[in-house]
Amino acid sequence: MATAETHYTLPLPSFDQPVKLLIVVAPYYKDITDNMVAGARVIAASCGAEVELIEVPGALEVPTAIAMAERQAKYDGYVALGCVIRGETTHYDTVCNDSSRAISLLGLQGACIGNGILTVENRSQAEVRADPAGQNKGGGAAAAALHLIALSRKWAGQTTGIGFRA
Ligand SMILES: Nc1c(NC[C@H](O)[C@H](O)[C@H](O)CO)[nH]c(=O)[nH]c1=O
Ligand SMILES: CC(=O)[C@@H](O)COP(=O)(O)O
Repeated sequence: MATAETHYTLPLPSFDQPVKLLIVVAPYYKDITDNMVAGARVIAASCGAEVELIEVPGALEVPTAIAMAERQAKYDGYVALGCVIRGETTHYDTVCNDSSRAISLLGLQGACIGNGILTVENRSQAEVRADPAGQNKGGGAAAAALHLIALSRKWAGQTTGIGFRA
């Protein structure tokens, strides 16, 4: 049985320049992803980040939407949210592996992305991970994006305020 505690222990970064986050969510299981969006919004707000949200059909479309948004050069970072629950065929593996691989590749190309796409065996596993009062994976994905934005600015010579040791 999964425990409800979250695993995010890094102090959230603070910013002295505005931050604009885009949440890209695949509401394939909308009740699950709504909880993750809520968790992500709380974390974003705690760092003073402005948030926009777009929806795509499924997890496979999330990285494509992020790549399209990155070409707009409007956002500092992205929160990828979704829920993939194993079905009867191997399609689960394709959806999980291809969405996560594409997101990782976008990150290696410089996009600041927190990946909150759940890949689970059943709905109850998803529920505890999506719950903001549980494992809060949506909040964790937002925190990850914010940390990468802060790191990017730190190394680009912009100050980010406290939250990072020299
Ligand atoms: N089975 C799940 C999917 N499948 C749909 C794909 O993500 C994609 O939208 C489709 O193959 C068309 O390209 N998506 C989820 O987000 N979650 C699932 O459990
Ligand atoms: C996890 C999925 O990809 C979802 O579409 C379930 O598909 P299936 O039951 O056909 O494996």
